[in-house]
Amino acid sequence: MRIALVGCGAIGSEVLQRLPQLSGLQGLRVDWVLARQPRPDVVDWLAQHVPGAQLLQALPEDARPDLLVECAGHSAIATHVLPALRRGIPCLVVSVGALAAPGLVEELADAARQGGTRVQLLPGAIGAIDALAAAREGGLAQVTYTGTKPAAAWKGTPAETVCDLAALTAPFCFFQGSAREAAQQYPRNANVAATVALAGLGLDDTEVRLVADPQCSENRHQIAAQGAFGRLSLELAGQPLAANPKTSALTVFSVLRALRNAVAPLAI
Ligand SMILES: NC(=O)C1=CN([C@@H]2O[C@H](COP(=O)(O)OP(=O)(O)OC[C@H]3O[C@@H](n4cnc5c(N)ncnc54)[C@H](O)[C@@H]3O)[C@@H](O)[C@H]2O)C=CC1
Ligand SMILES: O=C([O-])CC(=O)C(=O)O
Repeated sequence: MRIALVGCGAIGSEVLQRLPQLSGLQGLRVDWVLARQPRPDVVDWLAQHVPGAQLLQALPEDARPDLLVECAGHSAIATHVLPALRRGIPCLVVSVGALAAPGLVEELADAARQGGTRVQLLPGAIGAIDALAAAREGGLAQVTYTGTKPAAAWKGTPAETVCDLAALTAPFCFFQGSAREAAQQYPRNANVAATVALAGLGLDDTEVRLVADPQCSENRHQIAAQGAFGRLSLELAGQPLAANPKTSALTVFSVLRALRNAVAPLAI
């Protein structure tokens, strides 16, 4: 299986580093890494760690990867995922929050249909997406998601206009609204909100709270759902990645799991 990886930041580089742990599942290899104006240190790092991969800004016309894995950012859906789907290349997506842009869900589905392929939205930093999506089949009454991160993880986001992050002494909820608003306003911090919404009650009917906590050192995700199936309550405390404290390590493992499932004789 020949893979094109989009994005070589905190998630992409960690996936590349850990990929050899899947190599028992023969033939899984990254042949293309697509990055925006890669820094010289990224070029050197790739030459050292993944010598067989071509580092490019776009997939060449004649390239035929078996799978494209997006772990770059919201803009990569338009620049890489949609064109790949239209060419018939199946895609895995971690920047699920991008789907909060009006019309993008339909555009992705149309592109996949046109290429006769599929796009899979990965759970990333969150769990229980399988249970939520199954519960939706029976009818959901309410789904709420609360995302709590260390205050510093909200630097450079609109949270800074609501509170002084450095001065917080207790957890502070700076956002309350729909999953669509959360994902659009916090593109690097609220992909999980969109994932929970797309699996459950939808982007406009999923209630989201975003919290900055000066005392916590983990990325905490809480889901509360109820419906015909019963009740679900999940709390997940994810370790942030050293290279990007906005991102939980589980996101990397979610990509690795999807790659394993793509080639393993038994998928779970
Ligand atoms: N679903 C989930 O649970 C999560 C999803 N994410 C998503 O994953 C993305 C990447 O996260 P990190 O690796 O931590 O971020 P990062 O900032 O460390 O790395 C992103 C890399 O992708 C590159 N990039 C951005 N847009 C690109 C494009 N259009 N084409 C090619 N390269 C592009 C950047 O230059 C950077 O090198 C986040 O922006 C977020 O959208 C992040 C955490 C959790
Ligand atoms: O990695 C996380 O904990 C979640 C995250 O950033 C997101 O939802 O975008």
